[in-house]
Amino acid sequence: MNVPVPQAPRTVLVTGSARGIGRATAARFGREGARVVVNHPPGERGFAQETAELVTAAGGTPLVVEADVADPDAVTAMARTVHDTWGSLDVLVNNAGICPFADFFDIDVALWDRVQHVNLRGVFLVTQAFTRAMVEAGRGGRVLSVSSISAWVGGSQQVHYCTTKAGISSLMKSLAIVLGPHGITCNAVLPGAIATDINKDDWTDTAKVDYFRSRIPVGRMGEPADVAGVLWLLSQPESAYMNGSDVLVDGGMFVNLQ
Ligand SMILES: NC(=O)C1=CN([C@@H]2O[C@H](COP(=O)(O)OP(=O)(O)OC[C@H]3O[C@@H](n4cnc5c(N)ncnc54)[C@H](OP(=O)(O)O)[C@@H]3O)[C@@H](O)[C@H]2O)C=CC1
Ligand SMILES: C[C@H](O)[C@@H]1OC(=O)[C@H](O)[C@@H]1O
Repeated sequence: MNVPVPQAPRTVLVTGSARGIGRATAARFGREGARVVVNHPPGERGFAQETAELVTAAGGTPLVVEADVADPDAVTAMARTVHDTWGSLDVLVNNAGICPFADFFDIDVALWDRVQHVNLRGVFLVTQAFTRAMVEAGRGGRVLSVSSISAWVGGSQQVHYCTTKAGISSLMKSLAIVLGPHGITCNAVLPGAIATDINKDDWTDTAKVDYFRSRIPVGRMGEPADVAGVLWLLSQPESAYMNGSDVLVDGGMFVNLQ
């Protein structure tokens, strides 16, 4: 089936877009005049409002919607709000995620479950809630989920986190099969070391930061815009034949063994 070229303005949802990569991605889609749903968890409206202002300044139209992606009822309510306001999505960016660094033996069930529910169940819930309407609309579209280099490697304090990132990549491969016939492609983006709040505490370890930087051939840590740009590229009509792919965005960190 020929994937229809989305007609502007496109409608885009970026989960977890109050800060970091999600904020940069929301602003990047704003630059093309998109209608951008700025999602934030309960209690973060200030940061989300700042993102909305960036989307507007870039030329887009924001809609701020509070929802904990791990909460099925909140996700259902967010879908209702978005569909009532703008109809079905053209692009879904599953970005929301947490990485509370913890030693393996310090990870209790509550922490394991929270990381699984936000990072992996959240992608499942949001994708199911929004692609149902995308299929019915018949316009095709994009599902782009932010996995991680951590899907391919481990982390001594990321035992709970890495498994969710590998799960996201796997989820996109199965959904590529389910949704491909409807012109909706599903791909995972795998950032490396990107300077955001998720790393703020961890990167106080200057030796770790120096090690990371030494592994990155382009000689710098990543910025949120480095990921936002790739997410925008993967949303374009020219990416229509990418389906079920893992797209590494790490400056060469993963391949640099020696
Ligand atoms: N930075 C990096 O080095 C890398 C990041 N990633 C992934 O990129 C994605 C974005 O992370 P990044 O921008 O770095 O981190 P940030 O912590 O800066 O941003 C994450 C955003 O997700 C939001 N969020 C957290 N939990 C929920 C939830 N339950 N429901 C809705 N939103 C939520 C946060 O909200 P709040 O403002 O309330 O905290 C925050 O705005 C994550 O999936 C992460 O795993 C992958 C590889 C590398
Ligand atoms: C949070 C980590 O520092 C960051 O995020 C990832 O997914 C990679 O594991 C990076 O180390």
